[in-house]
Amino acid sequence: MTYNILISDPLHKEGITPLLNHKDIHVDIHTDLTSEQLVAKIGSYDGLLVRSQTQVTKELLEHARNLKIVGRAGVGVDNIDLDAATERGIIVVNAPNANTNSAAEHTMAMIMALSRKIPQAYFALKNHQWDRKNYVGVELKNKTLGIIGLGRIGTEVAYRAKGQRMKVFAYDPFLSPEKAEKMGIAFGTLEEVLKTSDFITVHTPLMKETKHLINEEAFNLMKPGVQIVNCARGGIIDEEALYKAIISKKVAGAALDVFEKEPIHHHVLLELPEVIATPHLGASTVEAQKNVTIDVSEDVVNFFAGDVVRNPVNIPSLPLDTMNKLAHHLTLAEKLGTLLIHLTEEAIEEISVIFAGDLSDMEVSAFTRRTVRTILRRHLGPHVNEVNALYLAKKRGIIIHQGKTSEKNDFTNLLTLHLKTTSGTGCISGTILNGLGARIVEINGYRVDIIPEGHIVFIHHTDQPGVIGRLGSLLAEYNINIATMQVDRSDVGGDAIMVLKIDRKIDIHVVHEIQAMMEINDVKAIDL
Ligand SMILES: NC(=O)c1ccc[n+]([C@@H]2O[C@H](COP(=O)([O-])OP(=O)(O)OC[C@H]3O[C@@H](n4cnc5c(N)ncnc54)[C@H](O)[C@@H]3O)[C@@H](O)[C@H]2O)c1
Ligand SMILES: O=C(O)CC[C@@H](O)C(=O)O
Repeated sequence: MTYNILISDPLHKEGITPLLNHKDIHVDIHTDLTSEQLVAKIGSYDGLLVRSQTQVTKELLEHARNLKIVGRAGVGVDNIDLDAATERGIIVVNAPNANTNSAAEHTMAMIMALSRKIPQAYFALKNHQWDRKNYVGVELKNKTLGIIGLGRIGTEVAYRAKGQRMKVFAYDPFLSPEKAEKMGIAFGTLEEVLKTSDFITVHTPLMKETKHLINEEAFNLMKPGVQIVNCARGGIIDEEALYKAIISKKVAGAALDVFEKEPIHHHVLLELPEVIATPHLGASTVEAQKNVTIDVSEDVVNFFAGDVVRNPVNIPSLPLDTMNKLAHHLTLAEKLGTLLIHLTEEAIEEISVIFAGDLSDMEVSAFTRRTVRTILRRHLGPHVNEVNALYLAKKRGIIIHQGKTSEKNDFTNLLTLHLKTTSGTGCISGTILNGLGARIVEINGYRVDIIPEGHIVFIHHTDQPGVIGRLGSLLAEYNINIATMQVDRSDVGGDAIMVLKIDRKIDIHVVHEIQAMMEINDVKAIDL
């Protein structure tokens, strides 16, 4: 099988070596396609690698009938319609760590260039003006740098700014003040940071919540003469409000690496002498470009090899050793889900996945995804995968519960699935026995001991003498050998179940013949 990968933005040549070296991967590089040409081409690709230029829109993804993975060589995924990718089961991976230094260094370069008006003075000198009075700057020492968004880049900027003897004051609603304190960084509310800072730099992702986070109201709160830096994403700062704040002299200077619409050739902000700018160069270093490309290429290789991807954006990431530890339980979750969904035909309302015992201290959301994927596939088909399973369940109004307990019952670990449908409930439990492998240990309240593999016949019947014998004879007539049999009942003469493992796949007409036997209430043949 060959996987076709399209690279649609310029990537570092050496960085794509992991893709070029892979025998099952074919790479095409087309970095000058219009969006229409990309739409026309995308259908034949299994993977797409982009930087920030290519817009991976819903419309593009609708034409991407074979696409399984989008790799973003960088951090920001605001050029990718994540919901559309998730709905179509396309995994999105990025390279979140590889350009942090470069972006932080670029931010510091911008702060220093801004404070000393270096680009303006250079421009004047290039134009033959020896002008020393118009380019008087301010020192950074003892000035307060307000950092909005104290993630990877914000933190690196904070450390560098402290090196410049600046006071750092940060705002990040998702970071505990204790963590900031440990970093030796003062922490406050957005309002406090806006009111106190001499320089303000933003380092959040661009999302609904951060669009125009720095708007007219925010500028009104700032100190007169404040200087603004945006090396994160255009749109975090409202460009119109920034323009007004510069014209009114509230803002003394702004350094912009990013813009609301890119690329730009003319921009009203660039007409202002207070504004210095670069064309989205934060990550444009040899090191960052090589490393983001290597990271994302390796993840594409991992994905097609069936290995753990390190930087998934639309599914939670689990470390490789955790995934290895969970491997047997993931297979168990799949087998239990398959069995349960075959026993319960009606529309699903709720799925719950409960982990008990040794598993309870592990990150187990992976089981939930595997289980929900397995169950939904029966109704929705093979396009359901671990990326879109929870999304599709939610869209269909299916409630998902996930629980952990340290209660061990009789087993050191136990995985239990409950399914609530329009007409009832089903429940199944399984365990991994030390040295013996997987076992199903309970089905709908009946104790069993079944190795979850091969051909299984599940029979729900009334407990009466002779049922087992007649069933055995019927199977013998069709030369079907019973490998193992488990029987359990609620009480004498009451409801009972039989679980047979047989040596070959059973034909549907034999299932119908079993079903026709008087005492048999239900028969299901399932291949695990
Ligand atoms: N200019 C460039 O070339 C370049 C290069 C790399 C990254 N970036 C951009 O830099 C930004 C930061 O990247 P990162 O790697 O540090 O990301 P990150 O995820 O490590 O950090 C983002 C931080 O923003 C915080 N945040 C989220 N919402 C917030 C809000 N409303 N107010 C304040 N903080 C909020 C998060 O809690 C997080 O700590 C991203 O937008 C990324 O796309 C730009
Ligand atoms: O592709 C680029 O160079 C920009 C990358 C940067 O904006 C990012 O979010 O990683």
